[in-house]
Amino acid sequence: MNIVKTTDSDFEALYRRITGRGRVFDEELWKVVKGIVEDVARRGDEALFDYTRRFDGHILTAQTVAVSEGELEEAAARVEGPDLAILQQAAQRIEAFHRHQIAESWTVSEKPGSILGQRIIPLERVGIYAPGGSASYPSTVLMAAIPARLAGVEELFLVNPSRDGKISPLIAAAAKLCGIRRIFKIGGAQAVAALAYGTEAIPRVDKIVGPGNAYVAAAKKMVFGQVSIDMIAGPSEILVIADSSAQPSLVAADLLSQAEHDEMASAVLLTPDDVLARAVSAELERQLENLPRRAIAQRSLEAFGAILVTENLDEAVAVANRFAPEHLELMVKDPWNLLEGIRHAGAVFLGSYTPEAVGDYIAGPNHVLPTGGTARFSSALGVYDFVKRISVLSLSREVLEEYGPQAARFAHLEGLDAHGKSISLRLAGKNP
Ligand SMILES: NC(=O)c1ccc[n+]([C@@H]2O[C@H](COP(=O)([O-])OP(=O)(O)OC[C@H]3O[C@@H](n4cnc5c(N)ncnc54)[C@H](O)[C@@H]3O)[C@@H](O)[C@H]2O)c1
Ligand SMILES: N[C@H](CO)Cc1c[nH]c[nH+]1
Ligand SMILES: [Zn+2]
Repeated sequence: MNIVKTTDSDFEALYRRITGRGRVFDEELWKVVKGIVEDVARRGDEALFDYTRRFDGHILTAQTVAVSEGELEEAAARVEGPDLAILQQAAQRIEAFHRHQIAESWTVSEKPGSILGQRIIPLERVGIYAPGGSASYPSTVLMAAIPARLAGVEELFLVNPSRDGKISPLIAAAAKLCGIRRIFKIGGAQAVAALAYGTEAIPRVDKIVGPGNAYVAAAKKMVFGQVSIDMIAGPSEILVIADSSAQPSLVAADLLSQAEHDEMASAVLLTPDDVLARAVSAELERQLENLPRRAIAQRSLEAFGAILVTENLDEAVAVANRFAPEHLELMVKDPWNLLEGIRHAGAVFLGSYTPEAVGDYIAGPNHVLPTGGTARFSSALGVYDFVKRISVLSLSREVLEEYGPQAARFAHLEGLDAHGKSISLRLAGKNP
């Protein structure tokens, strides 16, 4: 892979190419996705099944689009005991972590006669997108459904594209573990549109969560407003900050672990050590040779990979914050010290024994994370994404006597006299 110094004249162009990828804002992609979304909104199942035939290569009908109880049981039963145990362990760890995120409703009484508060209410109907184009993601089913259940969501729907019209055994087992019984064999922008607008076969939901490729990410952005979405969780990214204490083979392995997701994935190394930079570049070539998904990883590295040599670690942190990567690994002597300077990242992995991949599956924190620089303002999927908040106000006459005149005057200043009257009539003891 090319090694570029951050002081080189081509650094800014490379930075723009990597951060501008994802094609969520690409005009061509937007046009394609808009066409699909509008067509599904208009023609419902008919359009949904047309696009499924075109992009996923199988034929669906109103009778076969949903996974039946029998299909679910039969597929899940094909998962071997030890593999099921791994899903269960992952589920336990994910649940233990996310329990800390549960927020309680609260009220506060600042003075007698005043009660103010906030009620935390679970969303009613949520659609989970578990990707399934070039790889299958049962881990995503756990990452999305477990916090949703902890939040109290009752109606959970799962969409997952299938190549041959059959649900994958691991997806079925993960769904069963989370108590999801309504699963649809659809994916891509058409699945997002179906969940957003509802079709004859697919229920309309209140929120769509979960990651996907550029088509899925663009469709979620497009339907936002019709439904809520969690974030833009598009093609995976990793950025590693490493110093001379890091082992080149481990740095390369971690970069490849995300590059293999998608040709649109991005893997970047930042290091002040140009000896390490060269060693990692050689390791990438060597390790690529033996990867089953070599073609994908190689294309991703060529298009959106980089080894960047910085002046020092402080500059590496500053550049990492500009990237705002989905995953940030700190493979340096004192990672906790570096963490202090990190403002923008979906998740941070400290030290040589915390490979990103352990977080993808089993450590506990969520692997559904913001991409494309959106970690500047978005966070990991969590229990908080599955609730909304309702404000609660209750005042006595005495408290209204104290606040009312100021509120009525404020209303007058805004030129909204009916507002003021609704207050003053109460204070005058008259009914409006
Ligand atoms: N950010 C995160 O939290 C996170 C987590 C897990 C996975 N991911 C990412 O999810 C993605 C999964 O991608 P995937 O492709 O394997 O599965 P996917 O389910 O996201 O996409 C597959 C669907 O894409 C649609 N599609 C493919 N080519 C198309 C075309 N030319 N026109 C219109 N639609 C088309 C098809 O409908 C297909 O069903 C990867 O990019 C991976 O990096 C991200
Ligand atoms: N790294 C992905 C998030 O970008 C999550 C994942 C699931 N399975 C493997 N990886
Ligand atoms: Zn991964």
